[in-house]
Order: sequence, then C-alpha cells, then structure tokens
Amino acid sequence: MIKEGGMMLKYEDAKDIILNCFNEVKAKSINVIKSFNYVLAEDIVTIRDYPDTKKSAVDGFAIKGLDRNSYRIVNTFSPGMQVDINLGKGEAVFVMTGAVVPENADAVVRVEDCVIDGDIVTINCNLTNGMNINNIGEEVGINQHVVTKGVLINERIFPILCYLGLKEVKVYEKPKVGIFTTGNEILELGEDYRKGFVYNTNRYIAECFLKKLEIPYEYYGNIIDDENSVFNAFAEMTEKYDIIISSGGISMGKYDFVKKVLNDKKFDIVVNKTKIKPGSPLLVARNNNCMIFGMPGYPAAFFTNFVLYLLPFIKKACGFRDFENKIVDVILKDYMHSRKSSDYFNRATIKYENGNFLAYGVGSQKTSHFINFAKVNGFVRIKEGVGDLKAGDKCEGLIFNFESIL
Ligand SMILES: Nc1nc2c(c(=O)[nH]1)N[C@H]1C(S)=C(S)[C@@H](COP(=O)(O)OP(=O)(O)OC[C@H]3O[C@@H](n4cnc5c(N)ncnc54)[C@H](O)[C@@H]3O)O[C@H]1N2
Ligand code: MOO
Repeated sequence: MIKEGGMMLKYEDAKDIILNCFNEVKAKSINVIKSFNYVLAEDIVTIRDYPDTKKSAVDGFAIKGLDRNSYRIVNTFSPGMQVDINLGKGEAVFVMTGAVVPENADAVVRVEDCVIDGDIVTINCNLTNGMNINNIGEEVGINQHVVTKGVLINERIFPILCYLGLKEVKVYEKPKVGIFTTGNEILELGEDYRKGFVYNTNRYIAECFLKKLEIPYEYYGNIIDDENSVFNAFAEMTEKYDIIISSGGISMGKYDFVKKVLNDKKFDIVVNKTKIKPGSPLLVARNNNCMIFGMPGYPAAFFTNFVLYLLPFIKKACGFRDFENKIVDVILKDYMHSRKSSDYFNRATIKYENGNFLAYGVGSQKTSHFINFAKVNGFVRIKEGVGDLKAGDKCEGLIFNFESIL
C-alpha cells in the first residue's frame, strides 16, 4: 500500500499502473441489431463473394454478342429474381439495376442508349466487354477480413454488419460503473441555490463521458462528509460495479473521508497522487475485481483526471483496441504557464490550421476555475522540468474531442 508521503507517481507511470490493473474483458454473442455502440470482439470475415452473382449496375439490356447492334428481347429481370438462363447470340434481357444478369451476358447497355421496337432493341453506343456489369467478388471476395476486432460498432461499422447480413456478432461486455459524489456543500441540479454551496458538476462530467460511450452507470447519490457513510457507499458499491468513480474528499481536509476510508480499510491502493496539475490528488484502489477512482473535487481537476486516466481505462475495459488519448504535436499560439515540479496539463483550444495543430490558451488555469472549459477540447502538456512556454514554442497536445477540430 502506498500511504501518504510515498513517492508521487509521474503521469505515464500512473497511467501504466492503472491500465495494467485491468482484468480480461469478457465477450458475448448478441443479435447484430443490438450491437450498436458495443466494441467488436471478433474479426469479421466474409462468408461469400460480394456480389455473389453477376449483377447489372444500370437499368438496361444485358446482351450476348458484341458484333451487332440489334438484339431480340427474351425476358425481363428485376433484383431478387432467380436468373438461370443463358443468352443465345443476338439475345437480350431487360435488367433493372441490381438484377442478376445471365452468366454469359457480355455487357449491359443503359436504357437511354437503346431504341426499343416491339421485341427488338437497337443499341446507339459503343459496346465494350463487361460494361455495366458488376462481377462476382469484385467488391470483396469470400474469406476476406473486412473489420478488425476492438473497434466501436458505430455508424460506420454497424451498417457493414447489416450489409454482410450477419445475425449474431461477438462484442465485449461493458463494464458497470457506479458514481457517487461527496461533500456537504453539494447541491443537486434543481435545488435552490444556497450561498457557499456548489452545484454538482462532477457527477455530470462522469455521466456525459459514460453516456457518449453508452456505458451503463448508476448514480449512487451525494454522500455527506461522514466516514461511515463514505465507507458504506464503497462497501455496497464494490459488490455491484466493475468501476467506481467518487468525487472529492481526497486531499488534506478534516472531512476528506474518501482518502481516509480508502487508506484505512481493505482497499488495495495502487495510485496515490500523481505529479500533474491540475488534479494531483488522485487515489486509485482495487477491491477484488472492482477498480475505484477517488477523483479530486474541483471540476477542473476531476475533468482532467477523467480524460487522462479514467477515459483510457474505461475504453480498455470496453475492449477498445485504441484506448489511449490522441497525442499530437502542437504549436502554441499563446503563453502557457507551468511549474517545473509537475506535468502541467494546460487547458486549451486546439485547432488544425495549414497543416499544424495550434494550441490557444483559454485564460485562467486555476484549478478552482472551471467555466472556461466550455472552450477546451484538449490539453497542452508541459512536462516536468520545462517551465513556462511562449507563443511559437512546440509542445505535446492531447485532444479528447477530435470532432471539435474537424
Ligand atoms: N492542505 C492541502 N490542501 C489541498 C491540497 C493539499 O495538497 N494540501 N491539495 C489541493 C488540490 S491540488 C486539490 S485538486 C484539491 C482536491 O480536493 P478534494 O479532492 O479533497 O476535493 P474537495 O475538498 O472535496 O473539493 C474541492 C472543491 O471542489 C468542489 N467540489 C467538490 N465536489 C464537487 C462536485 N461534485 N461538483 C462541483 N464542485 C465540487 C468543492 O466544493 C471544493 O470547492 O484540494 C486542494 N487542497
Ligand atoms: O492539483 Mo490541484 O488540482 O492544484 O488543485
């Protein structure tokens, strides 16, 4: 157990310890219809050719023989019809877009390029072999690997599973998350404001990230600053959840009971404080198969820790292959403050302009300030020992909301 006074962990070391605490993710088979927003737990391989018959790419006439311009129409086929005829030389069939064309057809001619007179069709364009025919396996052949496991079944992947006609798919089970906040001064939304109180923000920071990933969670409530209540919350929740997120009560205050309970009771502390700003007082503990994240109370510190440590952990627990945050090289557009004693994660607006990621400051970096997070889509990481940076300097940027850049 790492107790107070132990070595504060560097960011990467803490992240590695947290990510390594991780139990194997279980997979289950579910109906494809229910698989949206799960992470795929198997590679997807085609079980047939696409298409698996020759098909017409246009509404037109499938013809046999390219040495003439008039053909006798012998049939009409629309998509889905079984086509088991072969054409004789000089014969044509009217085929709709997507219809199967006879195996031995040489080409399909668009209806606009034809003149129809009774059962004779005359062609008004140049003919080339195979024109307007989609051939067997031309999109993807049988036994081809088309989607790799570990990706989110999102609006790109889900339609592919439908296109392939899969019924069941293997996905990773999602972790069950429990959240609670602490503090006598916390008001829930909708409660009348009382001077000196704060509205519960951290609950919703957690909920927003979890909702976006469609991870099931329960909010246990706000626990008053009382040791037994905090202990009972942890004891009850470790039975029910894979991940517990608590907020507040982990610094040096008289009523910081989260820290006291996690340190004094049977929980196995794996991280106690990390050398970052904001949000150094992070406590991560394990209890059997449950991971407990005792997060700092200030919303700016809670948010930063969520992005740096919890998000990669949760994504790994969901089975994501790419669970780490996106790191880019940024050029600073504004001065950024740091102290050499820690890694400073300066909140920033990161934009992509003329081939470079540019990081703009958003004003205050005080942990007790939060409102400017409205402009934040990433952090500029000024590493320990570096000191302040000025406009034009290069640095490492971490983007947690890539959509905001595009
Ligand atoms: N003597 C010391 N004091 C502090 C230290 C230290 O090392 N020695 N560390 C400071 C640092 S760094 C941070 S960060 C904070 C962390 O404090 P806690 O995690 O114990 O959080 P609380 O004291 O409970 O609350 C801090 C602040 O945040 C507000 N808060 C709490 N929960 C919520 C919530 N759910 N939604 C919105 N705001 C919340 C709370 O009212 C306080 O204002 O400790 C420093 N102190
Ligand atoms: O690290 Mo604390 O987050 O300075 O306020």
